[in-house]
Amino acid sequence: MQSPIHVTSEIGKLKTVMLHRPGKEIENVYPDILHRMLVDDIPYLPIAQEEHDLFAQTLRDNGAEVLYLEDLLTDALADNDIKEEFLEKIIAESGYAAGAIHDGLKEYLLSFNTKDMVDKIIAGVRKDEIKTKYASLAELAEDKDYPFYMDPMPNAYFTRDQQACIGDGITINRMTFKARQRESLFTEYIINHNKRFADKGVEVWRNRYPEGRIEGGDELVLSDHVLAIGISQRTSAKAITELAESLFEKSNYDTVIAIHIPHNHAMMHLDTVFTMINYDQFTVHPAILRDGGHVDAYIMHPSSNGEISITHETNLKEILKKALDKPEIDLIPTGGGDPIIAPREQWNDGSNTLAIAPGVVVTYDRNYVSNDLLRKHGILVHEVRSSELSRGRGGPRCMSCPIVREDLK
Ligand SMILES: NC(=[NH2+])NCCC[C@H](N)C(=O)O
Repeated sequence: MQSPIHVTSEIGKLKTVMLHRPGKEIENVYPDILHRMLVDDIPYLPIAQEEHDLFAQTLRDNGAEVLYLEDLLTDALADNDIKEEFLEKIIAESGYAAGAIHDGLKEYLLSFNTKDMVDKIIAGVRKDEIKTKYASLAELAEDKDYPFYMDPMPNAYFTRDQQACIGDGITINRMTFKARQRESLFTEYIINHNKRFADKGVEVWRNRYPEGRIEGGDELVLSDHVLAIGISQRTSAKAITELAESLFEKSNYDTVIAIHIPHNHAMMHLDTVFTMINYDQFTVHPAILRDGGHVDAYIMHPSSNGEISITHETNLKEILKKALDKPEIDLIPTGGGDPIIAPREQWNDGSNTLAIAPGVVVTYDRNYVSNDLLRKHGILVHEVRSSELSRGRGGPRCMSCPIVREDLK
């Protein structure tokens, strides 16, 4: 059976992609919780939605089918038993496995139609929205001033991270911070219960339950047998090892290149500093390269005794040449490598380029130095508006989860 998921590169023509249109969750962010919510500012929702619609339209205009996470999840919950099971889990993962608050939340959420319920779960539930049957100690005394029973999920529009499609399968990710951990439960229900995916032979390379942390922003599909992955603030060596074991055992993948990057908020994922945009071209934030273009990379292969062999290599160009079998690699520095422009543009996702075909990319308009440089290197650049979307600290690659790409010729 042909899997409904097929992604064998970062650059093959984009055929199907999953997005989430930012909603009310954005308006449930206020200054005291910015840090907890992993954002640095509060986008102005109507403009963020407008910008997001233009982003989606750019993808459609270039031949991609755009699916929305919220619709896929709504369809996945069409059966009442599945919907109830999902509700139990999401309420438990929000901190209420049983008791008055759990019951109040469940009754409240069940009062919506399924689509509105999904939107509500993403938006968050404030304490003053529900009435509990009896007062619990938690309600009376815990976090009294905290306004939510269920936190908003303002990062849901970064659909890159909750999961990653690799080959004909997917990783459903155990995410690092509490602010995002519930998001991958959505993916689990979509894969198991949405008709497009359920019983269609989708391999789950790694699910969200083992301990090691991993996010899709770190998972870069370089080819039909090579995966690059960041060892980062969000992805641990443990998860990478487990994923490599699973891929080596069950898929065509025979090479995992784990690249160590700084562990900080500006560079939270590999795709904030390094993205593939053509057969032999990449954008790279100069801050991750030591003199002479060196990084710390660990190349993993299956070895004959069933173990994984690991070699440490540092020359990024040489690593990529070998992995992709190319005579040369063009590394295009974000912001032209200027000491101020590079970090400024990287901060607003100047390295976070989404390839929609080989040599064709979608980027934020605000990163005009990086965009001009891409054009000088022969790349076709579609710029999208970015005043509000960028405040969530993610760019076009973060905002999209490719489900199907054409194979490279
Ligand atoms: N793939 C990415 N770079 N995603 C960016 C996600 C940004 C989001 N605020 C977070 O911290 O999780």
